[in-house]
Amino acid sequence: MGDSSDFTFCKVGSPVDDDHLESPKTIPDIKKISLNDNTLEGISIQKINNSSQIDSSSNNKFKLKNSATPVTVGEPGDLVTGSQEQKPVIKKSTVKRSKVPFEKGYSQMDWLKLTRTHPDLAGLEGQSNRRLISMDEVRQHKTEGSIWTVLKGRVYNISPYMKFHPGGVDMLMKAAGKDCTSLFNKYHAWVNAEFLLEKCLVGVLDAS
Ligand code: HEM
Repeated sequence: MGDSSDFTFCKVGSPVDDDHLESPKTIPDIKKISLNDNTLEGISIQKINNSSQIDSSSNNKFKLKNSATPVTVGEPGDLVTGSQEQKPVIKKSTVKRSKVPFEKGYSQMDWLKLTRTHPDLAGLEGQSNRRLISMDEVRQHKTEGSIWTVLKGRVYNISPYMKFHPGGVDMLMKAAGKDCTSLFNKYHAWVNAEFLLEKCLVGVLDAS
């Protein structure tokens, strides 16, 4: 444990006599602090009568005092406008996204547990998952038990994931026997499918 490379523990210097500790003079009185800037943690706040103040009295939400229409900050979807130069550019997504409530036992956590315990989710039966697979072969797998899709050049058997898919079975069925990369990116480019479907990998798409 004396190893200095162990970052779990850090030295805090030699022990001091606590009775002689004074609060450092450099720490300002917090009551005297006022916000002069028009930004709060990256969110711009419009100044009203040049005297905007932040009131945190109600439910830990911040409110602008002296504002005709109080604005709360800190909840998803809140938009607080800023000065002319700092107007945020908001692009509305044109994709209709709706999450399907999962059946008991089919949450993403349940899926992760299954990927760790099931011996052969891809249905490889001993075959290598580095095999080159043609699009023709992918097209032949679109029914129960063996539903294949191509995502970013990899071929997956998504059959076991069907009931776990947060977007629903019907949505995921659109990927059956096809290359679903563009659909996937349209709905949720941020989803880490390489990780989620790691154990469902059947092979690599033969692009030739
Ligand atoms: C093939 C691999 C796919 C995987 C691993 C996957 C995974 C996921 C995950 C993890 C979510 C939750 C995202 C979130 O909470 O932000 C989700 C949601 C969703 N997915 Fe997929 N997906 C796949 C393919 C697709 C395809 C091909 C479609 C469309 C045809 C689709 C449509 C949706 C929709 C509509 C949602 C609900 C979005 C929402 O409101 O959160 N997914 N998917």
